Amino acid sequence: MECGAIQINAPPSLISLAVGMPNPDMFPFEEATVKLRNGKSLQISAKQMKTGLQYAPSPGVPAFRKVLCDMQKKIHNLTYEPEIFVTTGSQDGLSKTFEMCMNVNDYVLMEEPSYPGALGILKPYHPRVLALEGDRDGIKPESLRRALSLWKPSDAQTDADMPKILYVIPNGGNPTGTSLTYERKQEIYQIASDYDLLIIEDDPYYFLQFAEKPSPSFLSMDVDGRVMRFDSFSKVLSAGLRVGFMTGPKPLMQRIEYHIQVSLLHTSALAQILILELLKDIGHAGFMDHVTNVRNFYMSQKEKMIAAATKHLKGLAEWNEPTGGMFVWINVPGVKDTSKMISERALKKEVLLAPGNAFLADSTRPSSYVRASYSLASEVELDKHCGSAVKPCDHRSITSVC
Ligand SMILES: Cc1ncc(COP(=O)(O)O)c(CNc2cc3ccccc3n(O)c2=O)c1O
Repeated sequence: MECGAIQINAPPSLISLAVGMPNPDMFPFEEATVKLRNGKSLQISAKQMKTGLQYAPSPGVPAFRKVLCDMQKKIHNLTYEPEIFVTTGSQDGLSKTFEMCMNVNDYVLMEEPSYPGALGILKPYHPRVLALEGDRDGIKPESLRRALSLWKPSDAQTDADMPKILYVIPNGGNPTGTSLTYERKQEIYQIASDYDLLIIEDDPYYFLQFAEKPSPSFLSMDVDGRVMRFDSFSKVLSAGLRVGFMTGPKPLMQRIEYHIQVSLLHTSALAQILILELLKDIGHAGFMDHVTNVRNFYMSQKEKMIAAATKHLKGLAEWNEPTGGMFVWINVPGVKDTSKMISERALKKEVLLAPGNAFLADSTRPSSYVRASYSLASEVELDKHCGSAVKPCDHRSITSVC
């Protein structure tokens, strides 16, 4: 089937009396012109506006899915036509996928610390989280092997009570800022294949990898149909448009489609049309140029953040230099619970950080870490505030801060 081609066998002359769609001629919005930062303008024609304002197929606006399909094939070197659904941010696709896979008390393999948005989806299932260790190069494959050593690979072919899901943020990890090396991805993929795991590749920071050459994705190496990949336009085009897309094996995607049909019907068609018109206007090369500019911006922000941390926090705190994304994960040794330090000190100094316990599977546990995001602050603000949240208020030792 042609990439993204949607099988509609109806003749164009068909008059449908079947669907409960409103008449778009009654909508007050007719056309739109959107001014772009590059000085050009995007024209949303009356025809496109009607499409954007009308109900759309649950998997997404067909023309948009076609563009996403071509993009995915180019970026991830796919030799097949991937099944792609548009989602309302990658958060939407993640929640539907976890809801599809999880039973109460299921095991979940994931790095700890991890993204609170994923931990929040899992919470109602009371998951048995097998927390995986990571370092600046991401999850350690030996940690995954150790977690799975309670079972034999052959157990996966029985209905043994064992892990089915591996949740991974491969690039610019949230909150760690670390990225999996290609070698580790290959090793982890092989372990997932041995134990028949589904890999949930949550990759909203794919375009924010600081390495010269992006590391190939799990999707690009998937020969078993065991990768569900979640992409997002939130970090490169708009977070508020709420447009992401998921790529995965047809049998699983079919169930996700049912879920979309009975939950939100489809992601905003107008948001899809806006991004579609932009991608048609700038083309794939233009989009890649744009995401390179975005990546360079965050890399420059990272450098300012690390310079400020080195200047103010050396000896007081520890961190890995991020290899992607927009976060740095800072350990404040001797401070048992940073949530108190943040609420009692940082706020007084007008700086807000995310407490480390928010990124733990059990957030009631204290953490000596904080997550700092360097996406919004200027160089002056980073320098001004970097130390104020962590430095002791007077000559007392750091441990007396909280
Ligand atoms: C690993 C990972 N996976 C998925 C998502 C969701 O992306 P989307 O649905 O495509 O926009 C994210 C977004 N992360 C955050 C979002 C956010 C929004 C408001 C306020 C704070 C937020 N903080 O702190 C976040 O980390 C993420 O980091």
